[in-house]
Amino acid sequence: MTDTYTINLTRVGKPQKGQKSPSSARRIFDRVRRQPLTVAAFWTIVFLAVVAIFAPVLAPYDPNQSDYADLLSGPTAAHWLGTNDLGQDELSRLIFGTRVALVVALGSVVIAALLGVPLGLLLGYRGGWTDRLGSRLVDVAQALPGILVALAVIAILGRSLWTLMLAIGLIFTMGFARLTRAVTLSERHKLYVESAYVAGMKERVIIFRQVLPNLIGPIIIQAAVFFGSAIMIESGLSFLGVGLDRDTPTWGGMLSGAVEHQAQQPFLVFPPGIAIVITVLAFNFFGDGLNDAITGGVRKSPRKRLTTAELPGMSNAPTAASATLPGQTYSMGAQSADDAAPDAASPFPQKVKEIETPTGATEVLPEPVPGAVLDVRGLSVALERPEGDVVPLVSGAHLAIGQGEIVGLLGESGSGKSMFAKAVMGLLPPRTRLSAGSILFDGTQLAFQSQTMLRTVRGAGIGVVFQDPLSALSPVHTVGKQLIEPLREHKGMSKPEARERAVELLDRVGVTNPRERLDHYPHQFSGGMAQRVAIAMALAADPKLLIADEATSALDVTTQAQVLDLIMDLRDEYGMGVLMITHDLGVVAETCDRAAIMYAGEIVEVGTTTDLFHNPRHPYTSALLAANPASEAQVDRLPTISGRVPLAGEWPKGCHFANRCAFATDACTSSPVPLVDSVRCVRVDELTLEAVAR
Ligand SMILES: Nc1ncnc2c1ncn2[C@@H]1O[C@H](COP(=O)(O)OP(=O)(O)OP(=O)(O)O)[C@@H](O)[C@H]1O
Repeated sequence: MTDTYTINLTRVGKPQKGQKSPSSARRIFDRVRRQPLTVAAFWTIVFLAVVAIFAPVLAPYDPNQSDYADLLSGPTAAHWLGTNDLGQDELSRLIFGTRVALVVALGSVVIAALLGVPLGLLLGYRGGWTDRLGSRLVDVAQALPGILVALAVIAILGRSLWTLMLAIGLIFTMGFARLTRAVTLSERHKLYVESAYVAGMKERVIIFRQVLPNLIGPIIIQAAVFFGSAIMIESGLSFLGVGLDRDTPTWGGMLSGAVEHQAQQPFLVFPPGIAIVITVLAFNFFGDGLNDAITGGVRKSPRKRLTTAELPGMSNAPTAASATLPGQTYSMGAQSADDAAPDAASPFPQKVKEIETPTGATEVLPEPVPGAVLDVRGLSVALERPEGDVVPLVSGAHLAIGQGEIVGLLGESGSGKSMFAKAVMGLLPPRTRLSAGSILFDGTQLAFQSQTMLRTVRGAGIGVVFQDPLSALSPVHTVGKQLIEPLREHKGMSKPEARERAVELLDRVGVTNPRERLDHYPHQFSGGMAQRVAIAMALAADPKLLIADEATSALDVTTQAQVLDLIMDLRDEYGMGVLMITHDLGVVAETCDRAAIMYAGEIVEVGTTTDLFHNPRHPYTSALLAANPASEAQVDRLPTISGRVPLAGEWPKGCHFANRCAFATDACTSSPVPLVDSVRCVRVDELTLEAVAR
């Protein structure tokens, strides 16, 4: 269909999220009020609606009543807008025509939205081949001339109000589908969708209850624009004589009659012509104004982290690395393990004791850890590049977390920490996949399982807290709704029970006035409070494992310390294992029992926090500690680690850290280095590495 309509998606993308929140609605209302054209358009639409509703009262005559003594008259005292060739009152027909125009436009836009929005949601959310195939079909349908589609529908189904609405609705369906798909594509990358995924919500629930409410803004704007276009198309079809029959007063029909008798009564073209122009302009101006008002708002960005609080053995500054690291971004892979792992379809069989990692190191697999909440062995993640080559992002990582244990995963940006966590959660982004490994969660194998199975396990046993709580919570739902839904889904609680439990959870995480706060939206919480809410959500499932992914990086020092304290308290109370992903040595020092140091896709050292801080064995661990400005070592100039983490696909053949390591020899670069006795360094026994931070 050739009719194309554009809305500024990039600008619409963010602010429409606040649509339902009272303050955002107020902001939008204030902006609309400052646009005189939009206000005028709004009142015109209100006027048209009033005319349509009260047509029988307002019209001076029955629109089909003929006065054969007064044919084709111009404006007179009896007929203010004259009469047509049958002596029918033009004003009355114009008034009733308003009703037909609005009803047909409303019906067709509703039909188009009902068909197009779910289609766009499905394509945008599913992605992959569903999207590719579906989008091509949508493009083909959109390329068909709309008026021909409408004529074909009318020819097949006959002329009636419903047929007309369906015919026009089909023209706009693909417009809605394209818009919804585009916005969904960007929405599905948001953390609140990922949080819902981890909370184990069903795809249908996420699409319609989480994603859809965030699309309401652009859909309303699009509907307003389509409304005007629908009126124009309806008038066009009636003008051509293929719309409604002549007994039904329509503006297009009036225009058609007026053109026929233009020579006798030229005035007749003006009333329907002006009505069409004014109505179409009103809807277009209103849609544009609404778009501008909504897109004028900017969502609050996550707060910049300040410095770390005073931590054991450290002063109050953050690590050099963490101070400059960007916030993490996530995207959600819609692929299931079935389509994600074509060449490595299962975890290691029990009898396998040794593996070859993607980097070529022959590695002895650690024995499964009995009673561990999470036991990851030989986990590898690969990226399939568009050019067709496959590069490893994580290579042969082993990590176990016991009940009630907090284990840090520490490393510079790009080292693979998030990929590791996403692989555990089964949420790898598109084009990345688990290529090898075993992920035992509470004794259940998660590697290479279907998304359905993963959803059940995740929702019931794994909680996740992300860096930016305001992105991790849906902006259009109250926190109560977001807490209550997983409780009902996973715990089978009734609504009142779930509400009570939600109050308890908010109370437990330190949200004051929890009962009232249930009805508040995320933006009404401060960063620290929102993170507490996110923790409460993670706790809703009574998780055995909590993944805290940079959970305190966006918070100020005091709040950071409070949230860390809360996590530690909850660990004690719930006995859950915690995977604490961080750049921050201070966070590890304060909270973690053990930590794994990650570098360029590999875990290079694992140990107790005390051992790592006091007796680092890998040169990278040592260098990280030395580069920590919070270290107590009195130096004039802070040592830095020169160079940068090699990008995926550019890892050196031997030790990944060799080109930045002060101790590297030929032995380090000649062949891949396996993890032996918890350290990945060929010279570990020779080197006596000093702990810089104590
Ligand atoms: N969606 C993605 N698609 C492809 N490659 C990715 C994607 N996300 C990350 N990578 C790559 O995977 C590697 C590991 O990234 P990852 O995000 O896991 O690092 P990280 O240690 O968590 O870093 P940060 O602390 O900055 O989040 C990097 O080389 C990165 O470029």
